[in-house]
Amino acid sequence: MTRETLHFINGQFVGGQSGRLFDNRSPLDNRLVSRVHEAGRAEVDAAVRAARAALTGPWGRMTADERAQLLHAVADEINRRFDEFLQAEIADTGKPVSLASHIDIPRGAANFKIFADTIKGVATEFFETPTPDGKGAINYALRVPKGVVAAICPWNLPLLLMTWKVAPALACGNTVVVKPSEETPSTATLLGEVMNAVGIPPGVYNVVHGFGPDSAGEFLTTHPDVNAITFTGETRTGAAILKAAADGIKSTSMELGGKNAALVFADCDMDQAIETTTRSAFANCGQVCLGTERIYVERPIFDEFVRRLGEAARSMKPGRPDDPATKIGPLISHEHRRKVLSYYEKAKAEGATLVAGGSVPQMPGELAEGAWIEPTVWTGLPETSAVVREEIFGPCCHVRPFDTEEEAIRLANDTPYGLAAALHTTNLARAHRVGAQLEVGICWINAWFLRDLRTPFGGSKQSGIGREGGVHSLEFYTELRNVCIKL
Ligand SMILES: NC(=O)C1=CN([C@@H]2O[C@H](COP(=O)(O)OP(=O)(O)OC[C@H]3O[C@@H](n4cnc5c(N)ncnc54)[C@H](O)[C@@H]3O)[C@@H](O)[C@H]2O)C=CC1
Ligand SMILES: O=C(O)/C=C/C=C(\O)C(=O)O
Repeated sequence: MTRETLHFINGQFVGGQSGRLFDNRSPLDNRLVSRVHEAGRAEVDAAVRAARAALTGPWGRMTADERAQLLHAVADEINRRFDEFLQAEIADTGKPVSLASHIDIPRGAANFKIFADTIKGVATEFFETPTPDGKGAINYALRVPKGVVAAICPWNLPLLLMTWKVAPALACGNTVVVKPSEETPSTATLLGEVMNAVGIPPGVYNVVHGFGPDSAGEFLTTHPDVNAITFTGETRTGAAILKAAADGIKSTSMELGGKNAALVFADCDMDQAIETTTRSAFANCGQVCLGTERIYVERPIFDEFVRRLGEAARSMKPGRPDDPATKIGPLISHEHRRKVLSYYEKAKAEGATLVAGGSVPQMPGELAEGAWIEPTVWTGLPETSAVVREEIFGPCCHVRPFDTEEEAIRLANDTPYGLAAALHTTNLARAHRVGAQLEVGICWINAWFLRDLRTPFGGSKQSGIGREGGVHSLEFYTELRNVCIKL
């Protein structure tokens, strides 16, 4: 029998009043994973009401230490049910076990631990204030939760990016309503079971399923009783949500798209640069907002770099998630593959030199129905090409030579986006000098996706507003309330 994916509202798994369901299909072979209940205004309203009520229930009376203990229990329970989370994530996304078991699920648990620990160590500001009578006053600032937080989540790293929002929101004492991507509803729903098992009070964590416009996403972001919205996804969607938030004067945190550059200098460790760039361009089938889609290589090593990156791309074997030989999974959906392939067509039409890939691989048996695509490397396109300027979000990159450091910096910064960059050089002075001039939220030197969860994370320019991570998340998920006591 086909499984149904339900909403999780006020501690209970419930269907929708509208009776509308949509298909959740595996991108591996297009088989039906589950039928998902779509939330209308009534379910979103019920979820927001439950979240609002929970703020003044047992959850609202807990100390930060008590909340932290519960969040540690959530992390432990995710780890105990690791395989269920892994299978749910793989069913929705088709990503290789090697990837999901090293990144997606462990980070899902780690996100709860880091924010549980962060919240316990937060100091508050305090001022002694002179007054005319000489007795003075003291001022101190309390950090209070913002209230009901709406978390609008993407499909590329579903558990990882959802818990990156939920964990700090809960650590700070808020309640949440999560809207997972319509492509990946499973792990957010499974997390509801974990919340109940460890004793998170009903209404603190809620999940509603559906789409964006005229569906759960829009109903949630326009809901008058939502206090804050955290979003990860495409820049255009971020703009639509910002407009909705403006009407309700809601605070927002926006983690948006990127068109990230890698700069490879002739003095780099070539083996390391190839290994790292292969990951940054092709990991998760290129569906990482931090991924590299533009590579600039210093001219003396350009030919060797292109040849070796092409070999690496061709060696990325697609296949079943549990096959240890599998190096790359499918794209998230056929619709997304149509988008990525339209860029493959544009590159061809504009006369790019195809170094590797460029089309759809032949897959055996039922895998032929999946959203597979070849990792692709191009050279020879002008910087004005849509392929070089727009976020593709697929396993592809364009490589171009440069001659001077200044030119490399100019090329890297010539984009409306500003999320991440990677520099490859063994010259420490150059790494500092160039790294400081790149207009991005995060710059890796001889690395990529090396994450310390205490550091500020977010984008500049059209890649986002705000920073999350460690104490920076607390800035978004709490409000400062000043108390002034006349002595
Ligand atoms: N992390 C990132 O930077 C990501 C970027 N993308 C980019 O976005 C493109 C489109 O993928 P989508 O999943 O459609 O991304 P999206 O940005 O449209 O959707 C992300 C989330 O926002 C919701 N949403 C969409 N429109 C909304 C609205 N008006 N109000 C409230 N919620 C809304 C969606 O249902 C989903 O949960 C991809 O091809 C890729 O280029 C997609 C996912 C993640
Ligand atoms: O928080 C992280 O470590 C990863 C973030 C990745 C994204 O935000 C993304 O791919 O959208």
